[in-house]
Amino acid sequence: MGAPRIGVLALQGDVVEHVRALERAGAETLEVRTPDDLARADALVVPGGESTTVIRLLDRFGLTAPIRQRVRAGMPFWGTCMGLIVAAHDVAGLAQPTLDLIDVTVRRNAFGRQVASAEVLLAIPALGGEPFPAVFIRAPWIERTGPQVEVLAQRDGHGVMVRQGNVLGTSFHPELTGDDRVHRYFLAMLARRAEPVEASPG
Ligand SMILES: NC(=O)CC[C@H](N)C(=O)O
Repeated sequence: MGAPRIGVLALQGDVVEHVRALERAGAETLEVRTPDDLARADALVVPGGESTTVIRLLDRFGLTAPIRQRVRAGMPFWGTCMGLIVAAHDVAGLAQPTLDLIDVTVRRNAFGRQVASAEVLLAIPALGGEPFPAVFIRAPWIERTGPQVEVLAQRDGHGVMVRQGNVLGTSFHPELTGDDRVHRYFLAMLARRAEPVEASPG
């Protein structure tokens, strides 16, 4: 079996930064624009960007159904900021369509608009003792989590890093710092998948 190849959705957003961080963390990468690209990927990262635009593009490029299918069958998925919004069950106060891959409700631009973007030192016990320099850019927070969802980090009392089995979401942008610990955490999720995984309900 060759090294796993991490697909990075490359329709819009900060794609290159994720590709670089994943490669620094030792992964092979692949830019995903078509269902054929997706078929060659062992995992998918959806970067930061603009969620309303990307949801429309996913439909236009025929990626909505195949992504849902692969992720529901266990393919590791990680959404950062816009990627988390796209993966959420729903968006608070908006009738915005989503892929519904993780049982959370997100609130868009919850920490304030562009001027309120910030770098915050976050405690993320799953990554070890050292705080993580988290970059928030018009970031969502997590307003509701379902019973299967694990909250891995919070900011101001709101979830900003969550995981449900094979699906990881961060409100912030680990690809914009030199700290690759979240990328490594995601790669470890893949490594563990080589073992038999428990069937997920639903
Ligand atoms: N940095 C980001 O990805 C911003 C997300 C953007 N505010 C959205 O709602 O889509």
